[in-house]
Amino acid sequence: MIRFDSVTKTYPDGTVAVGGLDMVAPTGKITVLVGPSGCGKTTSLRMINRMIEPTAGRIWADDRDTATMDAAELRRGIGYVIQHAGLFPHRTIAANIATVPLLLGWDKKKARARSLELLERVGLPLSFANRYPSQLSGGQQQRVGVARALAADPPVMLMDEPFSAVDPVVREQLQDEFLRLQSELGKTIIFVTHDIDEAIKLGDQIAVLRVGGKLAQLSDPAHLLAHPVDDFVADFVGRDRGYRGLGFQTVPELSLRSETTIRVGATSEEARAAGADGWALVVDDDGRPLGWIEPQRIEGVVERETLHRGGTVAAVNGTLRAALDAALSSPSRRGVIVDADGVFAGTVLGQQVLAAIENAERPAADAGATDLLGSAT
Ligand SMILES: Nc1ncnc2c1ncn2[C@@H]1O[C@H](COP(=O)(O)OP(=O)(O)OP(=O)(O)O)[C@@H](O)[C@H]1O
Repeated sequence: MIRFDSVTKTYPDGTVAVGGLDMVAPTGKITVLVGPSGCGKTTSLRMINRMIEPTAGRIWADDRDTATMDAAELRRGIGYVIQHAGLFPHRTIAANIATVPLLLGWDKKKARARSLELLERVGLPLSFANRYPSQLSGGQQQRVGVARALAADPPVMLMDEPFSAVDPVVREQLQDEFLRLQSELGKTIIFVTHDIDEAIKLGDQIAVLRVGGKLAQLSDPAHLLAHPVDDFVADFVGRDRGYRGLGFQTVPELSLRSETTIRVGATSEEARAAGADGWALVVDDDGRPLGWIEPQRIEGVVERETLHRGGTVAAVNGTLRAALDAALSSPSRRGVIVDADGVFAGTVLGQQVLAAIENAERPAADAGATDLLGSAT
C-alpha cells in the first residue's frame, strides 16, 4: 500500500504542484492518476520514489514513512516506467532489462536469464536480446521498459504515461497485455495518464486531480462515470460517460425474450411459423446461433447460404454495452444473447438496453441516452 498523508509540493518558484494530497493506493491494485496538464500527476508519482521530495506531509510504503528510508533501498522496491521507455541507447535489450539486477549484484548469468524470461513475459521474441533500442519499434521499446521495471520483481510499480507515445492500435495491445501481466503479478501500481479512456480501462480506482494537485474524486471507474462529484469531474470524464458506463453494467439486469429457433434444413412453413414477425433465428444442433433468415424469402428449406450472419453476439454475463452492440448490429434488431457455452439464451431489444440505462439513476443518463437514440436511428 502507498499512502499520501497531506502531501504538498511547492517548487522553489512558488508553484504549488501538489496541495495537501490524501490518498491510498491499495496493495495489488492499479490506481490511476488522471487530470488536466499541470495538475501535479508526475510530481505526485515522483514523490513516491523520492525523485522529488515533498515540501510537507508524508508518504507511507505500507507502514514505513518513506522519508525515513534510504532512497536507494526505497527505489529497489519500486519499478519505474516512463513515456518513450527511456532505454539506454548503447546497451543491448538484455542489458537494459538487467540494469537493476546487476546494480543489485546479481551475477551476469542469472541477470541474463532473468532478462530472457522477462522478454518472453512481455511478449517479445528472445532474438531481441542482443538488439539495441533503436532497432525496435516504439511499442516494442515500451514493452522492454516494462520488462526492465519488473526485473528485480519490485512490489510497487510507478508508470508515467507509459503508453502515450505509440499509435492507438499498438496502445490498445500494450494495455491489454499490461492487464494480463498484472492479473498474473498483482503489483501495487500507480499509473499516470491524461487519457480518461485509458484510466477507465486500466484502473481499479481512479484519482481525478485538479490543477494545484488537489484530489477531486477517488472512485472505481463505474462509480466515477455514474456519479461524478462536481462539474469539473463531469466535464473531465466527458459527456459520453453514459455510453462508457454501459461497459460496467451486466446483461442479467435485462429480461431476455424467448425466440422460436429453427435449424438448417427446416421447411419454409416451419420458418414462417417461427419468424412470424419477419425474422427467424437459425441455430446449429447444439443450439449455437448461426444467423437470421427472412422466412418469406425462403423457398424449399433453410440453407446456410441464405443466412444473414451480420450482428455481434453478447454473453449473458457480458455488459450492457455488448448487448446494445448486439441489438443495433442485428438484422432483426433483436440482439442475440448466448450463455457461457455459446448456446442461445434469448434476445434483447435496443429499447430495453436504453431503458436499463435510464433506470440506472445516473445523473448523465439522459444525455447518454439521447446520444444513443440519435446514433441508433
Ligand atoms: N521543477 C519545477 N519547477 C517549477 N515548477 C514545476 C517544476 N516541475 C513541475 N512544475 C509545475 O508544477 C505543476 C505540476 O506539474 P506536473 O508535471 O506534476 O503536472 P502533470 O499533471 O504531470 O502535467 P502533464 O500532464 O502536463 O505532464 C505544473 O504547473 C508545472 O509547471
